[in-house]
Amino acid sequence: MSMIAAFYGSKSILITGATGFLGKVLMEKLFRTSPDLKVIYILVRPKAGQTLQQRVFQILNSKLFEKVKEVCPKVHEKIKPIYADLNQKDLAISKEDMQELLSYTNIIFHCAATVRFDDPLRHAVQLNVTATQQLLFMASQMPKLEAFIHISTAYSNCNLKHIDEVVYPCSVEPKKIIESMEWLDDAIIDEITPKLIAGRPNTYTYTKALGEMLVQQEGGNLNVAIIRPSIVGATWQEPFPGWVDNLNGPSGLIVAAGKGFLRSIKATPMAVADLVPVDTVVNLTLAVGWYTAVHRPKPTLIYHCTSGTINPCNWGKMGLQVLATFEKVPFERAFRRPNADFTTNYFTASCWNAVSHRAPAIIYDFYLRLTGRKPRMTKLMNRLLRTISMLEYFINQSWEWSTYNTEMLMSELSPEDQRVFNFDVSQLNWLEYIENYVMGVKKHILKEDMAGIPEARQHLKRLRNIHYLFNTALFLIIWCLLLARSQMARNMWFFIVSFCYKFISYFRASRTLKI
Ligand SMILES: CCCCCCCCCCCCCCCCCCCC(=O)SCCNC(=O)CCNC(=O)[C@H](O)C(C)(C)COP(=O)(O)OP(=O)(O)OC[C@H]1O[C@@H](n2cnc3c(N)ncnc32)[C@H](O)[C@@H]1OP(=O)(O)O
Ligand SMILES: NC(=O)C1=CN([C@@H]2O[C@H](COP(=O)(O)OP(=O)(O)OC[C@H]3O[C@@H](n4cnc5c(N)ncnc54)[C@H](OP(=O)(O)O)[C@@H]3O)[C@@H](O)[C@H]2O)C=CC1
Repeated sequence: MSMIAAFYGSKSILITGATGFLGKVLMEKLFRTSPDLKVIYILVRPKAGQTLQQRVFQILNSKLFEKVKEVCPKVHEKIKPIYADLNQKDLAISKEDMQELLSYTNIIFHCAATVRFDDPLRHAVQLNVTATQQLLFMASQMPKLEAFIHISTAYSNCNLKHIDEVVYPCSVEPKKIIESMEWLDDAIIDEITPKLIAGRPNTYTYTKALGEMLVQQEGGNLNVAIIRPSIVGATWQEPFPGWVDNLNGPSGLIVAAGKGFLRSIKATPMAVADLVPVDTVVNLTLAVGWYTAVHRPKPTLIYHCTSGTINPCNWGKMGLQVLATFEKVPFERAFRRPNADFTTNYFTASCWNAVSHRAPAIIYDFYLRLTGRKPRMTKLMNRLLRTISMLEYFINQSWEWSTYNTEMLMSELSPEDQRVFNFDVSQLNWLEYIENYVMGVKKHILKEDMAGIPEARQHLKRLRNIHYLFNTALFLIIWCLLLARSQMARNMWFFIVSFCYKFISYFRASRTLKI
């Protein structure tokens, strides 16, 4: 019997960010392995015209939860959505709800965050720092609380090359940053942001670092642990391989590459692609929750959930495998045939962007205009290139994360728990994982059916023919222009034509002689 599963069996659990990528997989695993748990409270806000109940209904009726409904048929009754907005003071939780949460919560998993790289500092601080502070304050009033698990990111200290499982201080105290956000105006915040984030590429990584500091400073009397996953990707094994439902991290690039929008990228092929499957992160999170509650380690432990030091894969290998999978399972209605040119040179990357990305978009928009339709490709391409420029920082360098605490935790688990809550990435077969990831993107994000593969192949063949035709036409046009304008080009042309003529005559003559 799994000790971890039994531990959660009698608990009331509070999850923030349960509607997000990681949160959904966390809930799924909890219900599947501990179907007797008391309740999972989730802090949710209404979104896109959907009420809380509609959002929960949609999650529970998704493919991800199919197995859960078999082992825990009363899952609808065990999940309690609580109205909350992490952007608001006191998280906008009603008094009654707050009372219930304070009275019954045993474990908190704090996953909610803004993961956008371009968020203004004020917004990123509100979500990743202030909301964390408010949640810690709530936690301090929970008599039954056994553990508070905070999800951070391995990139919170990406200004360093080697990162240990410790909290590194930022130059300004998080509480001072929170205070200053109350009186500074937006223009001044924008001005000081580059100085504050110093060495980091965006407000996301900086505010996650501030969040960690706060958890360490204010979680003093609580049982707190921090988990730092690197780049979280599709599921490896559970509940089935290849589940993914958003475009963050590599998923967006896989879509863009498979659809033929993205054909080259400024990336270092030998740099480590530190990806971790989302089910691995969830297994580690649940094991940390159990260990923190039962063993109450002091001081606060930080756990790196990374793959690079244990089972490294690099971006070059990943790109090739992604491309190989497109051959097997092409995406439908591609704009161009998939390709993956990696370059580390800024100038080459700019040339590829002009030739491979911007020019085809302009030509396609011209075609749309000619056929009376609204042009859209240039706009889409500009957005894609902007996204890529934000990801470039992460795909052109390598980091090294130590994993002593994560290894220690592994050794503390029973063989059964090591199997049920497996977070050992040394067992991961990258080629198989990437193939399943790409197929998952096709199925669960693009909602494409495998039955459409023959048609997708035909479409790619048509694109190849158009490509050859286009290149031939372009060559001929350039050649004719050259012939018209340059004596040297004309000389070369006569030389080539006469050489071919002589060659054919010689070939014919030698055949006649043989006969
Ligand atoms: C050449 C061949 C390549 C072969 C493939 C090989 C794979 C290489 C993979 C490399 C991946 C590297 C990833 C590194 C990530 C490091 C992560 C650090 C770890 C973390 O802790 S952070 C968690 C991850 N967070 C993110 O990934 C967030 C990134 N996204 C953003 O910050 C914003 O979305 C962004 C990029 C600023 C865009 O903002 P905005 O312009 O306002 O637009 P929207 O968000 O509304 O989206 C617009 C449009 O773009 C689509 N979209 C969103 N994200 C991506 C993406 N990552 N890639 C591609 N497309 C994306 C989105 O769906 C929208 O589409 P519409 O059609 O709806 O308009
Ligand atoms: N994805 C990755 O590659 C990595 C993620 N992480 C960390 O993992 C955690 C989970 O990330 P992930 O699941 O990928 O992110 P998602 O963007 O998928 O999910 C974010 C969650 O936070 C919630 N949230 C955001 N703003 C608010 C708000 N104002 N009020 C209430 N809820 C809000 C979202 O709710 P809603 O659905 O309403 O928007 C959603 O449930 C984060 O802490 C992130 O920093 C760490 C490393 C890598």
